[in-house]
Amino acid sequence: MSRMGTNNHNIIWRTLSYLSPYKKEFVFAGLLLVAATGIGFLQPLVIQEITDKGMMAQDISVLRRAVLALAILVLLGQVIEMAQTRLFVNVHNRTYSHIFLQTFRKLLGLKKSYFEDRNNAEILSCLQTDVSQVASITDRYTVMSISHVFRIASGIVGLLLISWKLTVIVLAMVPVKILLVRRFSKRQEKAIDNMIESNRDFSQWFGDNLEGIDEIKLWGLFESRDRVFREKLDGILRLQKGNAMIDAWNILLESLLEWSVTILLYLVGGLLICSGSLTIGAVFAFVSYSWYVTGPVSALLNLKMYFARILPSARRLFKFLGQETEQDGGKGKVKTQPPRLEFKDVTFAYNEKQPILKGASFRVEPGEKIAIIGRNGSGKSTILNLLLRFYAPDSGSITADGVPISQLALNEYRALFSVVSQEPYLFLGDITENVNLTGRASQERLKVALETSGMANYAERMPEGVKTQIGRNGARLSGGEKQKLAVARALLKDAPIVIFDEATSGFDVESDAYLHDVVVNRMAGKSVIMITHRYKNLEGMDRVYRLENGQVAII
Ligand SMILES: Nc1ncnc2c1ncn2[C@@H]1O[C@H](COP(=O)(O)OP(=O)(O)OP(=O)(O)O)[C@@H](O)[C@H]1O
Repeated sequence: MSRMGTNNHNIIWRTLSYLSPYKKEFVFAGLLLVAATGIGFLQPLVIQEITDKGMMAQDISVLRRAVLALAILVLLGQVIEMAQTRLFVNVHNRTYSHIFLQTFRKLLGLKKSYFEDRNNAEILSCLQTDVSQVASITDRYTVMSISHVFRIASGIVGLLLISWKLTVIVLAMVPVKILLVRRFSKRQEKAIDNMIESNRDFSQWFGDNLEGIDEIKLWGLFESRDRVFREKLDGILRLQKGNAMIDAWNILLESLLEWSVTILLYLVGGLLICSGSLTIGAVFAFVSYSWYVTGPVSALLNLKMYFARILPSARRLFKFLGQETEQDGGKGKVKTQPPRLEFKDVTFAYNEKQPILKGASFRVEPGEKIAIIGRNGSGKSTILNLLLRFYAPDSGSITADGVPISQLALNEYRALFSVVSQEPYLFLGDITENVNLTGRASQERLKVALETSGMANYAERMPEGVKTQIGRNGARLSGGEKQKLAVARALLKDAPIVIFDEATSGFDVESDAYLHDVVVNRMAGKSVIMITHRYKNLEGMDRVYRLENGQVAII
């Protein structure tokens, strides 16, 4: 078997493994199935009874009894149908939420680098498509295809009971259908693969436009964006059409095949009636049984088509689930809070061609306040990325109280830091919700944080004070207000190490001086790492480091 084939089988097995928690449900579904198959088996026999012994023999009492039996069978069949639908909707919903939760948890644990190449629209669109495609294996259609085996078996028994000659005609369709499915499923898998890739590309492009909506307006990019939109959409629609046509051809040929069988049956059946070998009722019952075989055989073989539709999404989803997550190295704990931090001979490059740190060494003693300065692009934020374990150094060591930080439990380690970045992310909601992120801080502490950061003064002037909705990523706040809010957030967290990464670049002169005073004089016992381009902010720092040519020097 080819490697591709083996891979596909692995993916199908892995997809099917999502069904394993529902053994009880499947046993119940199996019982319903047996009942439905029994009913299905009896119906043509009852119709044969109505036709031959009721209508043809003009026996009213047989007719009445048989019609009543048929009505009961139909009713029972519908009740079973309803029970099956309920069962499968439940199984489908549980599988869907299981896969989506698994994906969401994975997403939150992924490395920062994963998010650098993708935007939100693209991530959401891909995950939604893939999760719903993979969860569709629990659709009634797929699972019930198994029932077709029963139906086919009961159908064949019924056929053989009436005429083996006609049975051969019915079964002759199977190899033809196998050939058709083999041809179409390969094409369909390729078409779906192209389609999900185009959709991914489209979502990425679409999301990028929304992120850059101000630039589109300011630079008058409507026309060019409009043109690209039409091109991309045309491409997607073309692929959708191609895919729909593959489906349509499959259905058309399948229907032609089934009708050919039925027409042949009428012809040969008619001849057998004329020769007196079969009754009219028997031929009608035979035609009904033949539908038990032809339809389900098609449905069963179409499973290959069905998996061809799921495969590209399943492949992408499993690749996503296999992405590297952040390393949570261990259970180590720091001895002191704040711990002594030390970079020793650290080298690091985002890519091999451009080393950023080349043997950087520096330390932050517990309770010390240090500043790091350096030109744009010299690697200051990179140092923080390494310290916060968003990236790992290529060589050298970063330790907290002498323990390599990679050996500390990640959540506990990050809990040591309050970080205020230059462009903090603000969640949808009001000011309070954005400062009290965990929702667990008391009102008094919240008030102090808002006042100390200077945010309280600004919030007072807003329409609903601290309950004012700030919009998407703080769109209704000024740059300085956003940063103040982020400072309040960090103060409320009250972590032993506070990091300011050009955190006050948007502050006016008075606010900056005020916050600097808070940092220098009112953060006793806390370690502070400040990255700044403002020389005024270096006053009162215990030590100032300059980052140059990938190395750190004290100045
Ligand atoms: N995720 C990344 N992938 C690849 N290269 C990166 C990445 N982040 C930063 N860089 C590159 O690394 C270098 C250092 O970036 P860094 O953000 O650490 O500089 P910085 O000193 O903080 O600059 P600034 O003062 O402008 O904020 C830059 O040349 C930048 O292009």
